[in-house]
Amino acid sequence: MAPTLASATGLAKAASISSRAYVTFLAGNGDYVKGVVGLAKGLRKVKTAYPLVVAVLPDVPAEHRRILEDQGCVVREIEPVNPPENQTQFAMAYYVINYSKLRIWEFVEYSKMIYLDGDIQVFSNIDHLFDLDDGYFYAVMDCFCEKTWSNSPQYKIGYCQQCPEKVKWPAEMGPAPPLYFNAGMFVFEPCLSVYDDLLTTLKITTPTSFAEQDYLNMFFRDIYKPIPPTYNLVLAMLWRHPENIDLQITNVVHYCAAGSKPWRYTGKEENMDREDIKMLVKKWWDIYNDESLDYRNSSANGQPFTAALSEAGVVHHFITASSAA
Ligand SMILES: O=c1ccn([C@@H]2O[C@H](COP(=O)(O)OP(=O)(O)O)[C@@H](O)[C@H]2O)c(=O)[nH]1
Ligand SMILES: OC[C@H]1O[C@H](O[C@@H]2[C@@H](O)[C@H](O)[C@@H](O)[C@H](O)[C@@H]2O)[C@H](O)[C@@H](O)[C@H]1O
Ligand SMILES: [Mn+2]
Repeated sequence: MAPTLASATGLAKAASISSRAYVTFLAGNGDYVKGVVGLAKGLRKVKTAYPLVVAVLPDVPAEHRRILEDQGCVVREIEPVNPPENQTQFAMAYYVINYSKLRIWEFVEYSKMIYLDGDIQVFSNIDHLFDLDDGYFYAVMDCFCEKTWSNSPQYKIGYCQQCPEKVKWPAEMGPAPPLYFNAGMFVFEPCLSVYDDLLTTLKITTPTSFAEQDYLNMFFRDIYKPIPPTYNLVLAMLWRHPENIDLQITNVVHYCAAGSKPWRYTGKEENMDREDIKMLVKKWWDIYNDESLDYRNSSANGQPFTAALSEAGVVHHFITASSAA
């Protein structure tokens, strides 16, 4: 029977809705896979309508890929992206692998994606961010006060964009730096021409301390739109700029402060004995250990991240890599 107009409209709408997904990045055979499992379960807990794609480097073992597929993730292998030969001292030596994140611009079967680091947890539904206007790059502003920034001119003069009035940017140093985002979470549109431009421009760009984060800030500077810190709580904000943070309305937590990765947490590093940090680490573990959130137990009976989308009677199924095989 030919679909009625309503169901055809529903199909079109569901089709456009279905070309949205969350995406994260996994490298190596270490314990970051726990971060991604936690993220997958957290997204399921908040009942997102969209799947989680995991871009994995070739060094991610088959066992870890199976664990992620068993959690309903769509696992996509990507090739590494290396910056040009350089003498750069990255803020963290391992940051060099983070350039591989750039491969996600190639995922053009999706019209809009939200990238989340594997050390992020989503504690309330943020699907509405997919409805932000196209044509911009949305992310949360970072903070320059941690010693990871000690080589930067901002840090040396005590300037931070989170409190630009506290230590003003001196006129003799030229214009204040443009707004700078944390690249652990952003809303973007995959696009092959942008992807080609990203990789071509990278070849002639000297790497700097924060690797792909610096590069993305330079590349998307003209279309970057800040979104509130409730969408990516960079943990250092809790002790650096508590006046800018309200944990009660925080949707997304980014465990990027030194010693804060929940799956490695010991509480021994600076600031890690704070009550709010202990609470946030416990919240992460509560989700990670909650078997009712496992894909195999999810009430969505086989839907990786969503109860079937029923739109005008249209039920839209997301095909995971395993079921597509
Ligand atoms: O060994 C690693 C290091 C990093 N990552 C991925 O790269 C992201 C960025 O690294 P990280 O979050 O450690 O940087 P931070 O936000 O702490 O600066 C991680 O969240 C992971 O998704 C990974 O999978 N394996
Ligand atoms: O490869 C560079 C990384 O740079 C960023 O992490 C930093 C940044 O947030 C600093 O402001 C903090 O001081 C620091 O702790 C933290 O590690 C991104 O979170 C990560 O995804 C990735 O892009
Ligand atoms: Mn991170």
